[in-house]
Amino acid sequence: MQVVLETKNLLKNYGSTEALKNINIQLEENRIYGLLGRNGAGKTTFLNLISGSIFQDEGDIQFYGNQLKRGETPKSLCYVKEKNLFFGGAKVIDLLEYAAPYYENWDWDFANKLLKLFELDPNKKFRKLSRGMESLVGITIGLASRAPITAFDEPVLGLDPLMREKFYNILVEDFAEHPRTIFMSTHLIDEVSKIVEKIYIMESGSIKLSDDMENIKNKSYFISGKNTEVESFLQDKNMIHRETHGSIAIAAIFDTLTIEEKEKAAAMELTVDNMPLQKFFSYYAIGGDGNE
Ligand SMILES: Nc1ncnc2c1ncn2[C@@H]1O[C@H](COP(=O)(O)OP(=O)(O)OP(=O)(O)O)[C@@H](O)[C@H]1O
Repeated sequence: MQVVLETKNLLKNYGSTEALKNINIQLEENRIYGLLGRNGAGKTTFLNLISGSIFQDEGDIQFYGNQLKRGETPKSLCYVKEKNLFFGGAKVIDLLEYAAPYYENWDWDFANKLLKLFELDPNKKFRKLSRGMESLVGITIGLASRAPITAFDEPVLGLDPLMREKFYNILVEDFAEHPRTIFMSTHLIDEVSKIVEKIYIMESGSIKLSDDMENIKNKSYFISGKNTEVESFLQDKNMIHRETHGSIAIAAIFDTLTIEEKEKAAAMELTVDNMPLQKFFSYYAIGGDGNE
């Protein structure tokens, strides 16, 4: 598989804030990636760097093996920012007309179809749009660009569940017909788990985990039962969360469980359940109570 984007030891400071510490990421062609992390983890900084919007203090960014130089905008990338404050007075259609010439594969038929599907009035002023509608304009540009690499920063911000579902469905359908690399920052791991093949989890400016979604699904378990039994069963397992309720314990693990181990758990009267991915993300990246 061809590597379309690679970063090597990327480092960015804002004064004394170490926004990115040593980021090594490799994106291959025609795959969909998720970038997860809590607020302030460094996701937007990373996306701003690869799009040439800001410049790194150290490290390299390469598109198709060619180094991105200072001040250069990568031609193969469409970057949809979380918020665009510069175009308040422009109409929706003006924004599309402004964006279109930048992208070789831009598809106007598809762009117009998306406006209809997302119920966006092309003549409405950007400043008069709701937060969700702003996101939909960004999504329309990102999808209609058909850029070889499309990076979305929190694309579904402000969208209701139905619109989010619509976006994911359209993305998957269009990706099947026009494969390309999609890189999407999000907080909603459960929602994207069906479409994203690989995820990166960022924490405090570093990549804490990079793994295929399938592996994560296959390694995320809840083990519950008698406190002493849970403790003995989990001795050599990677436990990421634990709660006790009287004599009962519930532990969350991120580790493989063989068939024999699952049988052993059953013999010890322990219950093994798959863990919802949002819980995994909360426990693994946040160390919280899974409510994010
Ligand atoms: N222009 C800036 N000046 C100073 N500090 C900044 C600037 N931009 C970001 N930071 C800091 O860099 C760190 C990373 O911020 P960044 O916006 O990249 O995080 P994020 O993961 O995108 O967060 P969120 O999910 O809230 O959008 C934070 O500590 C933030 O306060």
